[in-house]
Amino acid sequence: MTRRAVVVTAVAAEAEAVRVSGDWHVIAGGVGPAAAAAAAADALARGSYDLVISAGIGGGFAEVAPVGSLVVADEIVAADLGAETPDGFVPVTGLGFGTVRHEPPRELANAAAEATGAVLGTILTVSTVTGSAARAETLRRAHPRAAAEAMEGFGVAEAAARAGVPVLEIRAISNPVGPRDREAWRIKDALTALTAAFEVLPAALRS
Ligand SMILES: O=C(O)c1cccc(C(=O)CC[C@H]2O[C@@H](n3cnc4c(=O)[nH]cnc43)[C@H](O)[C@@H]2O)c1
Repeated sequence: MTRRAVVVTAVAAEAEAVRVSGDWHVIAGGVGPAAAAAAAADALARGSYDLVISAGIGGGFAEVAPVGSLVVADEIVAADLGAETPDGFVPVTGLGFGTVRHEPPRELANAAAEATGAVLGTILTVSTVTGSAARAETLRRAHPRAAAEAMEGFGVAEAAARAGVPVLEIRAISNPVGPRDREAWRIKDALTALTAAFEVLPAALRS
């Protein structure tokens, strides 16, 4: 049976790219984790779903996920939710609060990655796009399994967890994580890759 899924993208161009099968409800919820959480929570309160997917373009850690490739998250991590201290960054969990990590169901993440040819790995959620080699290296050290970064996954995952609905995140890589270089963006190619993924996902994720 086809899953009843809601797909949360950030912007309309991403929503158009994933609205290919007609099987799933697609919303463009806005950029950043707060907008994404609000949009996902709203959708989950209004409809009956058994899967939430955060989808869109993202930055790739080049050794693992080059521009044009796809990444499916086996963990969704809030990379900058915490406190800066003299000894470095401390995640909110180290301060005694909340969570910084959500884990999609393994069988769904595996099936999505296999069907789309995606790399399976950690997708970081950041509120500030990485723009330097130093920041990229800091993230690599803190998250050795990081394959990609984007700005919405953790927000969608928080809403999904609160509603008791499984979550997936899939990113098509539009740019490398690292020094800012707008010439290096390949947004059209990434949107094309996203469409190809969503042509096969509904069948691959049937329950
Ligand atoms: O101005 C810049 O240097 C810059 C570089 C990359 C992305 C942006 C955006 O404003 C796009 C944010 C939007 O797209 C997703 N996205 C795409 N690439 C990345 C990235 O490398 N790091 C984080 N997010 C990225 C993100 O999910 C937003 O929806 C600006």
